Amino acid sequence: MSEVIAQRALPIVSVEEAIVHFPVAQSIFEKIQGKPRKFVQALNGVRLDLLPGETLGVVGESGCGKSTLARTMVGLLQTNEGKIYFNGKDIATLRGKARRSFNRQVQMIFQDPYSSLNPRMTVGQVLTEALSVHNMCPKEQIPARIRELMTLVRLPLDAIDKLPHEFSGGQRQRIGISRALAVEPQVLIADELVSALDVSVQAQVVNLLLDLQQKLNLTVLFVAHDLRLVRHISHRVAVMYLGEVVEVADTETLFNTPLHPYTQALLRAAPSMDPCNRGKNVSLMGELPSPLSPPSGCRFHTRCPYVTERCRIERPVLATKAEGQRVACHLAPVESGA
Ligand SMILES: Nc1ncnc2c1ncn2[C@@H]1O[C@H](COP(=O)(O)OP(=O)(O)OP(=O)(O)O)[C@@H](O)[C@H]1O
Repeated sequence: MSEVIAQRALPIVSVEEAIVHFPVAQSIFEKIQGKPRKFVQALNGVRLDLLPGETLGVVGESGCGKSTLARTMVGLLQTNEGKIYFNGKDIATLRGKARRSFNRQVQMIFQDPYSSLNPRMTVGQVLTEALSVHNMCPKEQIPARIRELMTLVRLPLDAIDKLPHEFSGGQRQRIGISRALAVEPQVLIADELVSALDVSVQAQVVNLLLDLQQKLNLTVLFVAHDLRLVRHISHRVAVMYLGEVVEVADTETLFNTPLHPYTQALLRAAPSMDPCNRGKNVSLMGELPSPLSPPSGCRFHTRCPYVTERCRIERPVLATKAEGQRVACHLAPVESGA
């Protein structure tokens, strides 16, 4: 995909200032004492576009809101504030046929397909159900379409009559992908698709996704911890910190000239990204603050080596700092080697 085309294209999914808060369970004593309910601020005004035909990687430390963003984009979670647009339409307003169409066109693939596959249904039955629910093809064409899907995800045809427990983790992930593809989606949301798999199998599944993305012109949101995989598969990458997108850029720009101090630290903390840096595992300064009471101003200011008074008070907005690179930092551009 040409980066230039992608930059000009209208987004297929647009996240506009999405805020998602989860209420924290209260103890009986807290209730009796009338203590105010606390909320985990999982997404705090996220703005992000998913462009047609691109793979957008999403990275960040555990708990920064990646899965919440993925689940919100697919409509499994509702925003407290802000909107999610699919092809220009606010998904919260979609009803009836329009909602079903959105549900079909934006598919999620889960980390653990086993838990989302009925253990008593064969692969053929799982795919028949997916094809029938959305009336994807006439009944008599279903067997041929199932064989086509098996070939597409590189599973042997005898897999059709087998049950989920008869497959390895990588094969089950392929079944999950085939089920998502059965309904001919425009968008795939892959949340930690391969993190539970062995490294050798991870590469196979990621390469399959890469091939499918190109062959079917899919738009993919790829949420992962592994920066090497994200770099391998993504056209652009968004970096999240404590419920906010702090930097988004074309993949090579982000990995070669990261501008946000958090992105810089995240990349340095992954020694295998840079052969010269191997073994020097530079960890991020300090602890990740609690999402129950995140820092004021820039949420990264408590761990940032360049912090100023302004950072403690004023929240930086995600602004264009270089071509194809948006950064939420008062001080950016900061030298990437700094
Ligand atoms: N259903 C929920 N109820 C309460 N809090 C939640 C819920 N889901 C997520 N959270 C909290 O929201 C914050 C963001 O979680 P999320 O799972 O989106 O992060 P993540 O970046 O995907 O983490 P990980 O990489 O570990 O999966 C975390 O503090 C998490 O504990």
